[in-house]
Amino acid sequence: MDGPAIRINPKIDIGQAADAFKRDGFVQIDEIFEPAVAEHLLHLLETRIDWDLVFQGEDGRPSLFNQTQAKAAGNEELRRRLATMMTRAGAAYGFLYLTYPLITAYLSGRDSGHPIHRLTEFLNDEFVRLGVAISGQSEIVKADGQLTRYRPGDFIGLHNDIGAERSDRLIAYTLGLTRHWRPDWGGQLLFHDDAGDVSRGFAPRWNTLTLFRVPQNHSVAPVAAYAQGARLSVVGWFRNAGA
Ligand SMILES: O=C(O)CCC(=O)C(=O)O
Ligand SMILES: [Fe+2]
Repeated sequence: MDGPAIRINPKIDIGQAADAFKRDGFVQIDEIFEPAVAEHLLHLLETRIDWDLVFQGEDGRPSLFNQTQAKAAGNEELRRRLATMMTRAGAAYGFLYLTYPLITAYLSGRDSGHPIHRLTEFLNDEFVRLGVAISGQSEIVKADGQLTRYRPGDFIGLHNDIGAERSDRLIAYTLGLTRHWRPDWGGQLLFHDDAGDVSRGFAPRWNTLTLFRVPQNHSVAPVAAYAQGARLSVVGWFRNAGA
């Protein structure tokens, strides 16, 4: 069973979302999918995904370990690399979570025939059109995407999604698929102001689309050691055609 067709909930008010986004550079839309679609995606994320471990590598780029590679590296080696990443995270920047890279998987033939590939197709079809409709930015031509799963301790440090480089990232999106979350379990998407305060913070949510203009300073707060359940989402950026 492949599940229902993945499409945006026809009931959402795109005009209202567009007004909010143009005003604030930010918008959240609840019930972005019809319930059966959200349930289907959650089921896939909970039961059908072989997650990779990703963290900031020594070269500053993401270090990705699939389950076979993690086993081959061994606990000792992984622990050592994670410890140096944590030092870098404190001094500069770091991140740690589980991921499934949708576009790379799709293009490389990983998990051929897997129903998750229909999400990837949706992202570069109806979802891109939604991004254009809400933002009014017709230069958006594609969306990348990864599934993410945060366990206790997982986090992303302070960053702005662009850094100093030229970037084709225009708008960040997250599709929240966390059904149940307690406010003290961490994992909030936090926006930070120049005084170091949190200007806005958003708990992991169920069936909610969040869009925000980049660059903006943000982080994902570490998930509490005692959190029960995982923070699940699909995240990526709407992009222009690039150089
Ligand atoms: O998961 C989120 O809420 C945001 C993720 C994020 O900031 C990123 O991947 O750059
Ligand atoms: Fe980010």
